[in-house]
Amino acid sequence: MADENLLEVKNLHVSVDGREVLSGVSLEVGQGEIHALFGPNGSGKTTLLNTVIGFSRYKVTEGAIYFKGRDITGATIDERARAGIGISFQRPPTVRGVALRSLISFGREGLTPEEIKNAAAKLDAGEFLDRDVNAGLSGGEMKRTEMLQIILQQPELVCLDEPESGVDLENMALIGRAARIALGREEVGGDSCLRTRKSRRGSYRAGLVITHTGQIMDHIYVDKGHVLMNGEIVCSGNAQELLGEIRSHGYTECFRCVGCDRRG
Ligand SMILES: Nc1ncnc2c1ncn2[C@@H]1O[C@H](COP(=O)(O)OP(=O)(O)OP(=O)(O)O)[C@@H](O)[C@H]1O
Repeated sequence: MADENLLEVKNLHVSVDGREVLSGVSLEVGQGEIHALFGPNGSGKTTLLNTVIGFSRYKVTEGAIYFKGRDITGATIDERARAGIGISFQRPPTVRGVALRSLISFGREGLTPEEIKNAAAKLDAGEFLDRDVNAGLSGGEMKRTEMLQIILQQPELVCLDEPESGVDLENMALIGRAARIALGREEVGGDSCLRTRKSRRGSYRAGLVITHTGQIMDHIYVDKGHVLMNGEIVCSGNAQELLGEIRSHGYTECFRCVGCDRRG
């Protein structure tokens, strides 16, 4: 694997409950790069992220996943989290009996109560810290607590599954800022460095982001996009151009995309 690749997915075939959902997906994410995943409902985007994260329900029947040059295909979800992979879920589960503050503290050694409080305040999520994880939260509130967890976990690869879903327009700015912080593009208490991406490259974390609407791309610069259809990547290229083509022509004609470097 080339040194610059943080994540390399090779010819990945994945079955869920006996059904093949991914059929030969290959993808490379370099250090500090952000990649977007597009695709119609049921095309396999969440399956790809959940397989990279390491949920045992997703069976890799062929192919391999490398992270920082190491084959992690057989690694457990805990091992992958410790290695530096984190996720913000599309529909995070409710965890009764576990306060958000405890879950966050468990996720990273050495976190101080002050750090947790400050980050929660930035995301307007302080009031949720002592409630059970996701219990009774609205869709947008859940997204804020998900982003809080990933900011404090500080993974090297940040996987975001539809960060904009269920988020109102005002809160989208908050989620966008949280995504920039999680991806190392902005400090918790500092200025955005969205426009100085090259000079800060060294501190950037990599991202794999599922988006239907592309709203999150108003807040983070995405280096590359991929279109998944029926469990395969059918097109890769400039994310903004791909999104434009999808909006204009729909997924079934996305091979016409001017930015596509596979078929274009
Ligand atoms: N546990 C499961 N058992 C059976 N089928 C599953 C399971 N999980 C996912 N699938 C199927 O795998 C396919 C891909 O699902 P996935 O959630 O990865 O799609 P997606 O591209 O993320 O869709 P969406 O945009 O709607 O979130 C779907 O047809 C889904 O029904």
